Amino acid sequence: MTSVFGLAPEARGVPVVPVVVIEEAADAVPLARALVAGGLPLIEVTLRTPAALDAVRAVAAEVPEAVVGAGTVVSAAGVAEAVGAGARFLVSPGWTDRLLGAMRESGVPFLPGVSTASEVVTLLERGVRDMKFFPAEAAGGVPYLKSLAGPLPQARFCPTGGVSLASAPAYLALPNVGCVGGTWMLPPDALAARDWARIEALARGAAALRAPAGAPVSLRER
Ligand SMILES: O=C(O)C(=O)C[C@H](O)[C@H](O)COP(=O)(O)O
Repeated sequence: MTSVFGLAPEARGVPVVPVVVIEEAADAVPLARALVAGGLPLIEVTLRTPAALDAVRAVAAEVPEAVVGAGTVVSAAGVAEAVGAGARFLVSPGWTDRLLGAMRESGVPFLPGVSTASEVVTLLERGVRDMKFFPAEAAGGVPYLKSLAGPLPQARFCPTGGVSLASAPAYLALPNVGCVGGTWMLPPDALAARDWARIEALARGAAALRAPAGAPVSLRER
């Protein structure tokens, strides 16, 4: 099965997935270029705004160095729209069997969101090992993931939700963490001011975080 954490020769390991909420599709390309220049080629554009699909399309077409994916994918229709726009991976805050089926059929790597041990066990039962842990800080943070690593070492997580530059290293040091996701390198005021230089600098700080203790995030080419 294609996996976000699956190793492949062409894969690019990164410790951090920036989570983008974009209001203006025209900002997507300069924003993606700033993130790539700062060392964050994986970019998750959340399907929360009317501009999101156009943003995915623009980055897919104009920023070949970026690997653009879609976040906040909560329906089968969202899966189809995201992949149609060029999303190369899919992330959801939670999952259902219907959504999981659509993500599987999409042919691109995906991270369904979980926040409890039972959800992890259920996904493992479905043959899925790579998951987003959401909302990471609110759902128990590092101690919770550390506790899951004992009984469920086969599950691999991308903790997202409330993660910061300060808290990311503790997550990345866990054996069951392959990356962290977050918005801290995209402050709303920097986005509003189109301050791409500041975003690039913040991305550079995120990219400099130590590689995860678990296998790094990587993406098979489609
Ligand atoms: O809905 C989704 O699919 C998401 O990806 C939600 C995001 O993970 C969080 O919104 C991250 O936001 P921060 O807490 O600011 O880091």
